[in-house]
Amino acid sequence: MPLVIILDDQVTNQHIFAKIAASISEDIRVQTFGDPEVALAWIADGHTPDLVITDYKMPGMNGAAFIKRLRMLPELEDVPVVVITVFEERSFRLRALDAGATDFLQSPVDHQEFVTRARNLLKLRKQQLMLADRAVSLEKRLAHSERSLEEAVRDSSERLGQVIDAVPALICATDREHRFIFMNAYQGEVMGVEPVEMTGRTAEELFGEEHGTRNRALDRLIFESGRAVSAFEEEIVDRSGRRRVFLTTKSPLKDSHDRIVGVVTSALDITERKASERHLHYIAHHDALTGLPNRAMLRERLRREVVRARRGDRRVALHLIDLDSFKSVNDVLGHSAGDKFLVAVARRLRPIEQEGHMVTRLGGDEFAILEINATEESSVALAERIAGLVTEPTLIAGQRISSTTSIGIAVHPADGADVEELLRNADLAMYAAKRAGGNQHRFYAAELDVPQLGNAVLDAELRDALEREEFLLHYQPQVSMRTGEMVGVEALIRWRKQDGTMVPPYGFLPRAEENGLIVPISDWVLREACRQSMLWRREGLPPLRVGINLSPVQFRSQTLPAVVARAVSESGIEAGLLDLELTESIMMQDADAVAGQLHQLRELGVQISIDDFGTGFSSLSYVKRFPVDRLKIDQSFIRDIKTDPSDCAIVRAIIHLGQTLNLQVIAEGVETKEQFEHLRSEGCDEAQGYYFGKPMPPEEISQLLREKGLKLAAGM
Ligand SMILES: Nc1nc2c(ncn2[C@@H]2O[C@H](COP(=O)(O)O[C@H]3[C@@H](O)[C@H](n4cnc5c(=O)[nH]c(N)nc54)O[C@@H]3COP(=O)(O)O)[C@@H](O)[C@H]2O)c(=O)[nH]1
Repeated sequence: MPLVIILDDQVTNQHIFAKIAASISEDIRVQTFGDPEVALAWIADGHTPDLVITDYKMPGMNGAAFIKRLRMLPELEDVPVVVITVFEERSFRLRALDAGATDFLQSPVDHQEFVTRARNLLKLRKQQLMLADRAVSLEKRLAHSERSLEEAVRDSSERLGQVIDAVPALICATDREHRFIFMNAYQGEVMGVEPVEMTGRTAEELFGEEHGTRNRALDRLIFESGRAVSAFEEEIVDRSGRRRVFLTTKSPLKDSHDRIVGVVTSALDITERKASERHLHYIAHHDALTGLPNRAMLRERLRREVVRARRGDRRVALHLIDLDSFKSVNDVLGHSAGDKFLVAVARRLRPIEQEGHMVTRLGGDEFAILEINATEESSVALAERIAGLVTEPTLIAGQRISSTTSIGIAVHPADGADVEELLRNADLAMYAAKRAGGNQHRFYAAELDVPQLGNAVLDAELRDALEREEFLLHYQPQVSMRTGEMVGVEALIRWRKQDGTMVPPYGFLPRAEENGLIVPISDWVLREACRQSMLWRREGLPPLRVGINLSPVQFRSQTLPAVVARAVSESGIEAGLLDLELTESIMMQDADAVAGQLHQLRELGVQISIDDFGTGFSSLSYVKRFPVDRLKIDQSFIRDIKTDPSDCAIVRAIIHLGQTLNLQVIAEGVETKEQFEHLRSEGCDEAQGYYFGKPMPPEEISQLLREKGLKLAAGM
């Protein structure tokens, strides 16, 4: 409700002006005063008028003085003031205006003019008040929004700080002088520093020279290029001294003018990830049983060595090692013992690694050694050392187990330009060593490189060979040490293929053992040897003992005694001339069953020899328990009998064992007169070997006997 104040010392005027003012609008409030002091006091008491209408000429205080005092009161500087006066001079009006008057009304007052001017001034006042109100509210809102903005900025940077602190990554920023300007709590915790203490210090001061120098160099790169450096892995030592792996990213820190003022570094801890990667890599590159590197790792290393060797200053030799007796160990003692044996072999070979070579297991009983900086002499020495290490017996499941080895050696660059070729050629050399009887090493040679038969093809060919009678027997003389006379022969199978190639036993017997064809093949050998023995007798030659090799598979069917009995009766051969050769592994596979069959065979009158004696499990209890006539000393002990004291001692012990148990002892692989003389002086009964004759066709045996008689060597 607008408030109008009327000030006039004349009461009549007060009434007139009040009445006119009341007619301005219905809601007008009018307050009249006769004394300016009273009016000022009332106003100062908190009554703010919207329009003041004052007489100019008043006793004690004129209109100008009143207005001046009025204007000094709070919130009264803009209230419109109309001065009613009879004066028209300019100086008077100027004084009034100077004091703060808004308008003038000439006395006597025109009613209409009074109302019109008053209404306009009240309107103006109303607008004034509205504007003032709006300004205040705007000011308030502005103040409020400024405060909110400040709070929001403060809140969000606080929250951002909390987030950065909580991120499980090292986050920090450094300035152009490489001094820290920020570091998150996580980094402080990992590195063992209080984030607030690090401000202004360098990485060298906080984390050492190495860490500092590396960071400084990278930061310099960012300042120079203006670009982030790509993520890199780095090792950082944490507060506990543990080395941890981080994936670090560095990028420029820019100010509002896009100038680079520092570097932001963030690093994610990937220690666990690296550890599991390493573990996976280990599993993929190592053999689970022995812990040795596997074929994949051998390929990798071989590839690297081949690249290095291309410079021409080094040769690398790949030794492929196959355990000759492993199949027997598995067959006879079971897979668990087989595994233990493989672990023992790996342990034996491990020391070779310390000389910079690589020892690996390729699978099954196949090991490989990569010899770095090889010479021909060093390769031979290493192959002999490997053979020696593996041959040493190991005690497994109460048995002394050992195996000879067949080792194939391929040398880079001569035998192969790349990994595949080297592996293939070492394999060929290894099979050549096996075909030649095992227990030896062979270097790769181009002539070994004939096409190999796959199993399926070989199976079919073997079946055809049986039908087409492509197998034949060669016979190797056995000589009495006492008389120097031939006392027997060993029948050794050969396969002459249709194209004329002669395949030695190691080229097909291992497969025949696997596919079961060994049974019909062995039956044929038995019948053929008996038939030949009778032929020699019919030719008038003296009776010769015929040695026949038996396979472990033949004992499984329990029909061996019957098969032998039939062969003896069908051929008419004297049973006592038949000498069945068994390996120690056969005797151990199912000792009771084998013993039973051997006793039945013994009852038929055939002789029984233990072949390759000394190489297998050499359990003396078997020698005592089974009905055995003869021990055949393995040729591996004869080869170095003149130079190797332990071979010499083993041979002497076997001969002594034979004498004690009243068994014949025959030495295999006698190649020289010295070996022959030595064995004779040790008391060995018989010998077999190239010194007396290689395995030969039956006609040559006839011819030999006809030309030379029985005497093949000098008797005692
Ligand atoms: N189950 C059957 N196994 C058989 C039969 N025929 C042979 N074989 C087994 O094959 C092995 C290899 O025989 P082979 O290649 O014939 O080698 C024999 C001889 O040639 C060789 N030998 C003989 N004397 C010497 C010598 O002075 N030096 C030298 N380096 N090698 C020589 O030894 C082999 C005879 O060994 P062994 O049988 O242990 O007496 C052969 O070992 C048989 O196991 C078969 O019909 N059935």
